[in-house]
Amino acid sequence: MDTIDKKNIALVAHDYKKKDLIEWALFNKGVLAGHSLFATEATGNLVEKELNLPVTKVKSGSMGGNQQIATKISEGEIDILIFFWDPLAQLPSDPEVKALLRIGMAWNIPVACNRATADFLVSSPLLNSSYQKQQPDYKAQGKENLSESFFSDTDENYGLLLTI
Ligand SMILES: O=C(CO)COP(=O)(O)O
Repeated sequence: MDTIDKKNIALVAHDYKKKDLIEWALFNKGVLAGHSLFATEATGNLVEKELNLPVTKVKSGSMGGNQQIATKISEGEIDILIFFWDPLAQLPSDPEVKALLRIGMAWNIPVACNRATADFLVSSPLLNSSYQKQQPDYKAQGKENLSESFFSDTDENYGLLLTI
């Protein structure tokens, strides 16, 4: 049997998206069982109960759990973030939600925010194999240098950048 490269997968869902996440997770239980699961508190409790799989839980998202997951991402402890956030609700934790998504981008981990993307993600052959992600080097490229190198080019190239 092929051995799989185990990933640390964080699962987070807003209340109106928890049903969606649990349905998705149940459908993909066989795949998820081969990996290590992390979650915010209420999401994690549901995953444990419905999937009967172990979950490392942090605090509830709105009580610091979003930041805890973000910290784990920046410490290299989370490989994949599945975050079904609610696009129809304004929440007090919106700044932390944005921060978590930003950290996922900054550390170049795969982030799925809806079921379709999560489906594509779990069906990728890369999920079970070793994958060396590119690590952004923000130290070498300070923000000013970055925007200079992007925008000191001709107007034509500047226009091109805005369209990609
Ligand atoms: O609030 C959340 C995401 O912002 C999720 O937290 P819970 O999983 O504890 O509901």
